[in-house]
Amino acid sequence: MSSNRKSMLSGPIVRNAIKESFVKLNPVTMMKNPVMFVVEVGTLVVLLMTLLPGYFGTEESVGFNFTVFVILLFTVLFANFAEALAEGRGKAQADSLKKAKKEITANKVTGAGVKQVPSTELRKGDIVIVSQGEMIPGDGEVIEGLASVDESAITGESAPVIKEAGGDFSSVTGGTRVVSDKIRVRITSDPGESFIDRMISLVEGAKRQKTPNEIALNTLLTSLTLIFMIVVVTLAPIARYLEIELQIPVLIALLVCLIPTTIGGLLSAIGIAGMDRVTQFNVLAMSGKAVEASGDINTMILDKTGTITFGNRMASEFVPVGSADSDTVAEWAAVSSVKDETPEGRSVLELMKKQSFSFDPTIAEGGEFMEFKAETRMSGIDLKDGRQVRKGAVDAVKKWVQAQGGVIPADLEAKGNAIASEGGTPLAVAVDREIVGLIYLKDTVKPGMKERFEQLRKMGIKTIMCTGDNPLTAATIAQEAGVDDFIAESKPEDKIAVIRREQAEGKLVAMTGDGTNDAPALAQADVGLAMNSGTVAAKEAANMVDLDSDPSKIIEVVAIGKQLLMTRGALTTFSIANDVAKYFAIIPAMFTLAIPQMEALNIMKLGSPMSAILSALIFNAIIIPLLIPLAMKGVTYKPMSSTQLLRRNLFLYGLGGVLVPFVGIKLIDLAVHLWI
Ligand SMILES: Nc1ncnc2c1ncn2[C@@H]1O[C@H](COP(=O)(O)OP(=O)(O)OP(=O)(O)O)[C@@H](O)[C@H]1O
Ligand SMILES: [K+]
Ligand SMILES: [Mg+2]
Repeated sequence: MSSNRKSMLSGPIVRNAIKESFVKLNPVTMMKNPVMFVVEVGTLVVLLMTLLPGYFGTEESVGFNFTVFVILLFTVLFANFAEALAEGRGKAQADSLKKAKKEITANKVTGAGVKQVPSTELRKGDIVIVSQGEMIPGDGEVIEGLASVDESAITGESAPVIKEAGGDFSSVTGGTRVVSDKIRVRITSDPGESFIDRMISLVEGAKRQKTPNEIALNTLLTSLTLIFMIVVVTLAPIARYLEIELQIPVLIALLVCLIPTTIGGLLSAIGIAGMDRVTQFNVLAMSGKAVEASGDINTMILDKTGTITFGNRMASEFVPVGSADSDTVAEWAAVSSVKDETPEGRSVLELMKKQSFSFDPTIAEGGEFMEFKAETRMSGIDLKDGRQVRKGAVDAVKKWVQAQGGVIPADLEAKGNAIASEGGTPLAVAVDREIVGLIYLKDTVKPGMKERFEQLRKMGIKTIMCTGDNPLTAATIAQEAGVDDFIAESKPEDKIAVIRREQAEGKLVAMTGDGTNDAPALAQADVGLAMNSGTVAAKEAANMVDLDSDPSKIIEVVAIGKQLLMTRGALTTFSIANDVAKYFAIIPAMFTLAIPQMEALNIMKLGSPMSAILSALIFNAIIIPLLIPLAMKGVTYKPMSSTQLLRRNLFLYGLGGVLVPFVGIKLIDLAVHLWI
């Protein structure tokens, strides 16, 4: 799917969009867009007057009326084309996803053994077995075993990922393939509700609903249209009173020029394209509302490890404390890590080998392993001879040792702080009541983070780093990365507390997460971005899923959301400013038509009243396709505060919106005047 993402506007998409422009002329569809619906009705009226000149007494102006009809028809078609083009890319993506959703045979576990059933018969709670080479028949959670899975059908990423029972990497997606080994999976979705199904309906736009912002803008545009209709309709009797005869097609042309057709024609394309930009970025947004909310974010909560830093925290040194020596630290660090599958745990054993320390692995045999938990911030083992070995966050291990009546070595704090103040994470190693030393875990801040936080600050977004790490390490990394605030020694539930606190101050909050314990916070946040590698619970709670599982992407998602809001604002300003300018071209022309002495009003020095009206109308039509690229790509985005943005947009698109039509209409008039 990633390959056809690149070819954004291929021939078939354009051809299909042209066809759709005509299909969308159906008045039932058009009515959803009141501004363009008014144009369509006007088009029909002018068509009737062209076809039945005898009936309407318009024999003299058949040629003019026909021209007006053609221009109006194209105005509607151009608007339809913009929408169809924006929808096209999603439809193409949906087609390639549907290919991944073929019917698969599943090995379902039943009371009487394993039975082969079509994947469409699987229900929530069913258990299936998937072996090497087979497709996973539905979304689910690995309940037994470990396998590497090729998820390229969904993520576009070809390197297989490891899925295993328990922990944060247990969720699997239907339509992906097991490349090695065998897993037992509990199905978590009913037919038609799977992740691929949701993806298809999202990119297809089948479930696209107008966002609250769009609805508000649409109401404004509809009100403007109504006001101008009243203005134009009352013009007729006034003119008659003044004994000026105004032709109906001229009044319709005037109306169409005055109502906000540019933004009315591009509005839905802007929304679809904004959502599409998020999808191109390999992020699935569950709704347009989520994308827009990300444009309004005030506060961003970020993890330290893996988001701000690379997260492959590696043991780089064994530091003895008290009376212990390096060999002792290395030995107990290793014993506590023999079964610790976290990157930190494995790196301890690697460092041991690299620095040629040795330990007797038989000590650990028969022991009871304590896996790492964010709640305890420790891992370790209870040996069969009764000794307990722990490693973990310094304050956690300290408390554990003190609870048994142990004494804390005098040099522990200074040595731990030395590591932390370099941005490293010290892990204390203890055997029963004695702390023997520290493991220095090194992690580095990702390059470019400082610049990105600088940009966020310019946008007026506050960043808060949350970490389970100690305050000193947290402070060092926070300083190095340039975040605004940090919370150290935070447990998973602290995240939700921060979010609530910020929201209580009226702020919109974004966060990322992947674990089951992140789920409540993801649901609480206004924008919750879950990692595709994460648990089913996290993905269901979030309103966005990152298929590449890169937590730092939240920064770009916010930028895309902002760009969407900006594009809509800019084009609305441009559109309304445009209409004001057209007013100056068309009103004088209209009255000059009836009272030639009013020629003095023709400040634009347009060729003739007829050419003035046609030029304004042509400009009004072609500005729509001319702005399609901008609507689809979004306006160039520079990080700045909302007030600065507003000022810049008013200047650029407001002033530009007034000036461009003067130049455009004048140029078109020169051409039209030659022609008629
Ligand atoms: N495998 C491990 N064994 C023992 N202790 C560990 C292990 N991994 C991490 N720790 C300790 O537990 C603390 C909390 O870890 P946790 O993963 O919850 O948060 P973190 O990775 O430090 O921060 P973040 O929230 O940014 O991911 C760590 O700072 C470290 O001191
Ligand atoms: K208009
Ligand atoms: Mg962590």
